[in-house]
Amino acid sequence: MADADTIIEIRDLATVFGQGDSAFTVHDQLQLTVRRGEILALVGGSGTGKTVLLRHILGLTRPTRGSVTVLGRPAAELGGEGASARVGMLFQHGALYSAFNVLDNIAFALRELGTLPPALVQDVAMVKLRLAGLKAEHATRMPADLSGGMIKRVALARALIMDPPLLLLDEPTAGLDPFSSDEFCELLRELHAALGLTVIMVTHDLDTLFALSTRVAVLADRHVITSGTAQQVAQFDHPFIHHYFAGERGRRAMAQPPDPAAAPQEA
Ligand SMILES: Nc1ncnc2c1ncn2[C@@H]1O[C@H](COP(=O)(O)OP(=O)(O)OP(=O)(O)O)[C@@H](O)[C@H]1O
Repeated sequence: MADADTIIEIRDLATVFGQGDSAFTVHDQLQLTVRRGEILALVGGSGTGKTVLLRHILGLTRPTRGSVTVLGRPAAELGGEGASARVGMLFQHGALYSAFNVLDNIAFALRELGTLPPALVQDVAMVKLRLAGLKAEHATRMPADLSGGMIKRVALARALIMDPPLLLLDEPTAGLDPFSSDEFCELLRELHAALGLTVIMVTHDLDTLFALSTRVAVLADRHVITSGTAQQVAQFDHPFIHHYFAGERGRRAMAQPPDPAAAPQEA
């Protein structure tokens, strides 16, 4: 039963594309609950339906069967105006508008809403730009002149423009070099704590998974086969999990000591 701390509740979800002989089942009997303050990493092999699941949560697509409840309301009601006040989405490649400068990209959803005077929209966008670790002088740059790490920061500022309590991240560190990736994880961790966000991220990257997630849910065989801490999930007996956590990077990530910043502080 959902309570006030349940941010997302997915019950008996099925997603079937096509019909008849060409019907293709992506999800079947999928259950998932996400609670306030979690950073849930959604992992699974290619084509297991992670992106489709994010799209259901955003209300962009509807499942064939079952329910997706986000912040107490059916996800389908999220689409359209005001959606970005409830859920922020960071797309894999940033998806910035190439014809708009940084500040106009960040301000986009708030400006479209038309409820604030333009000068105030600019001010709010500037606050988000700083929040994402960018400088005032970056405001007038065009997307083509930004590094990969800066594009992610602009996209993050844009996702947070309306102060949504829920943030969805699709491969947040994909395409970044290890240093930029670490920096971006650190920023996400700080913002999660400072803004009290609930985060769901799709990631293939083990370092990102270990650096950020408070829980991992594994998508395989059309549903969530297990969830728990990365260490708990790694013990689950399934070919995908063996493959995912195997190898040098997996062992290195598993051997990392817990992040001291995540531990409770003594008074
Ligand atoms: N609109 C659609 N119509 C038909 N099939 C679709 C549609 N959207 C997604 N699919 C199929 O659903 C399956 C799951 O796609 P999805 O993009 O969610 O996978 P994923 O887990 O995100 O994969 P990856 O890790 O490779 O990005 C794929 O086989 C994809 O081709």
